[in-house]
Amino acid sequence: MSKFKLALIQLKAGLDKSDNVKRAIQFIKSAVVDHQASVVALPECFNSPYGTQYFAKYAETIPGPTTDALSAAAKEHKIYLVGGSIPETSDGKLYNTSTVFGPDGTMISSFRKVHLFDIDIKGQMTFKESDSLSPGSTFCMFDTEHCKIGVAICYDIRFAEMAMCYARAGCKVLIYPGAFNMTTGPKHWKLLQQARALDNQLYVAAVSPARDEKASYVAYGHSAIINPWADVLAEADETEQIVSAEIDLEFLDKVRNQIPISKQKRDDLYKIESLAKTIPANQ
Ligand SMILES: NC(=O)CC(=O)C(=O)O
Repeated sequence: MSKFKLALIQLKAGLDKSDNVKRAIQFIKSAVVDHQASVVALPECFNSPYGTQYFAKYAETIPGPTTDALSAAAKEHKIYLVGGSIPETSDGKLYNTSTVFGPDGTMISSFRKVHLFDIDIKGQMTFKESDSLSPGSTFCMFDTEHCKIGVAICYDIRFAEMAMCYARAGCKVLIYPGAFNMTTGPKHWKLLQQARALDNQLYVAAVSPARDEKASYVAYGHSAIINPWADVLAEADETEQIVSAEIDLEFLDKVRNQIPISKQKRDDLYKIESLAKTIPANQ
C-alpha cells in the first residue's frame, strides 16, 4: 500500500449550483475510471462562484444536499473524497468548509478555513473574506490505509507553521483546495506548494477551480501535485480538467533518509528567547 493514485478535479464552477454539483460527480467518476484514483479532491468553492457576494446565497448546512451527493459518490466509487470546499451556514455564521468522505460514504472529517483571505494589493487584488465568513479553529487530518492526509484551504498554504503541524502529526500528503487569482497565482501558487513540500518533505496537492475570465474573481487554475523533492509531478493549465499522479511513500521515506532534517531539528533553539541571548545588549 505504499503507492496510490491521487486525482485533482479542476472544475469550472458557474452560477448554477446543481449543475456544478452534477458535473463534479461526473468528474469524480472519470477520476476513478480514467485515472484509477483512490483519493480524489475537488477545488475550493466548487458548488458556488468564489466571492463574498455569493457565499450567503449558496451556503448550505453540513450535512446538506451537496455533501449528501459527495457522500454517495465516495461510497459508489469506494474512494477517499476531499470535497473541495463549499460555503457552510451554521449557527447564523458562514464558513468556507471542506468535508472528507471515506470509501463507505461516511463523512470522516471536516475543516473550516482558518486563515481568512483578507488582502489589499492596491489596484490589483483586494479581497476581504472576513466581510462574510468566520474562521474555523481546528485542523483536519484523516487516516487512510496508505498514510495520514492533512487538509487546509487556499490562503492557509501561506502559513508554514500549519503545514509543519500536520507534518509533525504524521501527515505524508497535504491537500489544499484553493482559488488563487491572476495577481498572486502566477507568482506564488506553485512556489508555495513547493515550499511546503520541501520544508516538510511530503507530497502537496493544490486544486483550483478552472479559470473563468467572465467571473468577478478570476481563478488562476494550474492545480498541481508536488513530491517531497519539490518536483512538479502533475500540473494543469487554466482549463477544466483532471490531473493525477502516483503518491509513492517509499520515495518519501528515501528523501527523508537522504536529508534527515526532521531528526536534525534544533527545537532547543527555535524560541525568541534564544535570539535575545544572541543579540548584544547594546543593540
Ligand atoms: N483565495 C485565497 O484564499 C488565497 C489567495 O488567492 C492568495 O493567497 O493569494
